[in-house]
Amino acid sequence: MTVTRDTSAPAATGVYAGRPALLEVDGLTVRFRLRDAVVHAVTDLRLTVQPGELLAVVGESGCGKSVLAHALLGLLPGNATVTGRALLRPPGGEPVDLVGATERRLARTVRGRAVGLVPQSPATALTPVRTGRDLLVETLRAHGHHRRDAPAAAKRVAADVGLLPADLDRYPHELSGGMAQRLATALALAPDPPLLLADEPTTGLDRPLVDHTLDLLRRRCDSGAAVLLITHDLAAARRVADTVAVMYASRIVEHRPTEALFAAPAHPYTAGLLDALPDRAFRPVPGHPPMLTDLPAGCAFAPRCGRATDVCATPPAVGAVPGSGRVACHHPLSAGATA
Ligand SMILES: Nc1ncnc2c1ncn2[C@@H]1O[C@H](COP(=O)(O)OP(=O)(O)OP(=O)(O)O)[C@@H](O)[C@H]1O
Ligand code: NI
Repeated sequence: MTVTRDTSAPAATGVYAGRPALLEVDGLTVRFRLRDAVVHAVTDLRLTVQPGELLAVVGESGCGKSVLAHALLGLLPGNATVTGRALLRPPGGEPVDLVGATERRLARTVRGRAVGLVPQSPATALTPVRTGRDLLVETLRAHGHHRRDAPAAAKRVAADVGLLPADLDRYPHELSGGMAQRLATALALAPDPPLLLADEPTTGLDRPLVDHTLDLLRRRCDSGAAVLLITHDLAAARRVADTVAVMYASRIVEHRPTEALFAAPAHPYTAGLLDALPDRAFRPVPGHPPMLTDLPAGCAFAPRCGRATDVCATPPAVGAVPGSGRVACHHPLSAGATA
């Protein structure tokens, strides 16, 4: 298909057109210094999230999804270098560049307030010496709930994620993986953050609870909040996301409205991910992703790509898919075609 050079807003078209973005990420890049190598974890990332939008970030293990979330919250370890910009416009508050902000500002106004995080491994993130109820009540009180109302509010938030009142009396080590996951989601949702980063929030849940959690996130968006949902589950993304960003080897390679992406993927990697679904060809993407310490100069997917030619040894520009988002590929698929 014809792809034109695009420097305008990404997939946010249609209902989102013209509204100021809640989050505007531009050129976000994360490098980790190791003793004898540099990990290219996130590269030149651009995306926007509008109020009310559910953006799913998908891609194979190790492509940089969690590092992206941690970079936005200033949670990366000391060997990380973060560059670029991530402008957050919290409703009723001052805009803040999450990359340039001081630790004090992030701690006081961003983490847990303007931006909630459901961490990928909740069991290790939960304070071991407090029951679920203590943790929830403390979180609610820290965010303005009165001592008298907090216990009832804690029960409500717990019920929202499918926890029983009795579950709240357990300590984190007494919770199953799925229960810890739901408690972490309840803790992130309790302060009602305008933006939620949910990193694999359905891990360890059985199918009905997966759908319950996804629908809960969807409803948050329908009432005006925004969610960045990190998932390897494409069916989940399809069920609830407005837009999908596909990451490959630290970059977003395709960013489109959900319907359009599932109907007609533009990047051969996206087409490969869709072909791997059990209800499609059930054929895994051949080969393995490259080492992030040793990325090729051109398209990182080229060694696994059936459409690659000599030109793929040079980096592909990000182009507009007519009417529906962006793709970074020298040989994007035509609308409706499969790989
Ligand atoms: N502190 C660190 N030091 C060095 N490399 C790191 C560090 N943290 C993460 N990485 C590397 O950054 C890359 C991206 O990791 P990330 O956790 O974001 O992957 P992911 O897409 O979330 O994968 P998964 O689906 O398995 O959770 C990986 O190669 C990982 O090894
Ligand atoms: Ni991760």
